[in-house]
Amino acid sequence: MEKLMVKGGRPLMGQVEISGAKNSAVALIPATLLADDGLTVIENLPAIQDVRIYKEILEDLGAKVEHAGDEMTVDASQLENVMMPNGKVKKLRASYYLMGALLGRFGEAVIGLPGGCDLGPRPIDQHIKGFEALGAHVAQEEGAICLRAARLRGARIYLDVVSVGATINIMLAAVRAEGQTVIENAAKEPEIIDVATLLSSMGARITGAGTDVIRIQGMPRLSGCRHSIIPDRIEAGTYMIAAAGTRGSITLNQVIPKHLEPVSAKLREMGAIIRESGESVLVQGTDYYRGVDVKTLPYPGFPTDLQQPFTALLTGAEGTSMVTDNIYSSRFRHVGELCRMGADIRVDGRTAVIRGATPLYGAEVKATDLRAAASMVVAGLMARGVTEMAGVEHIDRGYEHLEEKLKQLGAEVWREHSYQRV
Ligand SMILES: CC(=O)N[C@H]1[C@@H](OP(=O)(O)OP(=O)(O)OC[C@H]2O[C@@H](n3ccc(=O)[nH]c3=O)[C@H](O)[C@@H]2O)O[C@H](CO)[C@@H](O)[C@@H]1O
Ligand SMILES: C=C(OP(=O)(O)O)C(=O)O
Repeated sequence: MEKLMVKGGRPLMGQVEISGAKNSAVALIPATLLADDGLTVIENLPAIQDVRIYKEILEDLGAKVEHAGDEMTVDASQLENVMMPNGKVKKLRASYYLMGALLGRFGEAVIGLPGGCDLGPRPIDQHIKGFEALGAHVAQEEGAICLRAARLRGARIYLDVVSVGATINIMLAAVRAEGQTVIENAAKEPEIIDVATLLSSMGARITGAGTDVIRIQGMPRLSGCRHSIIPDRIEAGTYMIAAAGTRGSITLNQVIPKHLEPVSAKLREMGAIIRESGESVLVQGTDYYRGVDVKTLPYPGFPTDLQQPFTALLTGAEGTSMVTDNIYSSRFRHVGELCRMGADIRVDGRTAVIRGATPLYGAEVKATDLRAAASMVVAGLMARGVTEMAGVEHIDRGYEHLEEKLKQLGAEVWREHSYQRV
């Protein structure tokens, strides 16, 4: 078993380059399947497991893929509509985008229900509602979603819940539907704009991405293009939180400061110093933090994906902090592990109540999802002693070169393999 070891107590200092966004990458890669001709080149791809799995899925579908460094080139001209009820699609959440992309390209698809972080119920009813409105017949058979449409026709679709995945998935199918599709109550995350930008470069006509009404004019054909992925605001936010937690001072490069505002605002409210300049953000920790309340909301609210690392940071703040996750009902599996490290946190429904400041100390912990792992890394960096974290594979799904980046900032982190007796 592999473990991530974190020796805490050192302030993070220096500069860190932020990678391309995971949640954009895993939507842009399946979007390349919509190009009937030409090559689609995606730049600034993060080196993460979700991207590697997606590359394999594309190859299984008959696309020609070259992946070198942070660039992927996809030739989807010879694509085949392979059924994927099981296997790799179960390894990541974003495999649900194959439904929209293949429905758009072929008018039919069979895709297994997605995997991804276990955060409580994660239904896809809004995706299905959207596909049905576009004219698809959708059935669930033995854990797979079967979609078929004789013709896809543009429609007006009102999302009952603001969903990143449903908004993007409907866009993917709608770019190949006849006529206009209007998505109302659409999600506004920057990753949605990124996908709309790629699709527009491929020849689609999309307006309103980034607002809650998106209009898509379907096109009979789309072609390859070149696109560079936006910076990962969640990776950036994690380093900001870690810098504040260790009372360090770091500059994040290659970021869009506007995307980081929800976390910058909360860090400032606690007492940290944040300075923005062009594509960089400086985060400077201070000696005293006051507790704050955090409520996760769809963008531009505080992102649920930073709730877990932020909870770790709040153990170092004076007074009582309340962290409410309005997106996922049970995204608190990190809390028990933080308590092992000395935190005083009680979970009451959707809210974690954190009493601080409590000193943290290194312990053996286990991550059960990606951002739970990030919260334990933050806690480990803040703690006295060595933290041994199992569940490293979760980190690898979403953080490019985490140890290298942290080491460059002066942290002591390394991996260890232990062999279990049988
Ligand atoms: C690959 C990817 O981009 N993952 C992100 C995406 O996940 P994902 O796309 O799965 O999240 P959604 O935005 O769809 O989910 C938001 C909320 O809507 C609910 N819902 C969603 C769809 C649906 O059909 N029915 C429904 O009820 C979900 O259970 C959740 O409570 O956005 C989440 C919210 O910002 C992030 O935490 C994930 O990192
Ligand atoms: C929840 C997340 O990922 P996914 O939706 O891919 O499981 C995340 O990135 O925090």
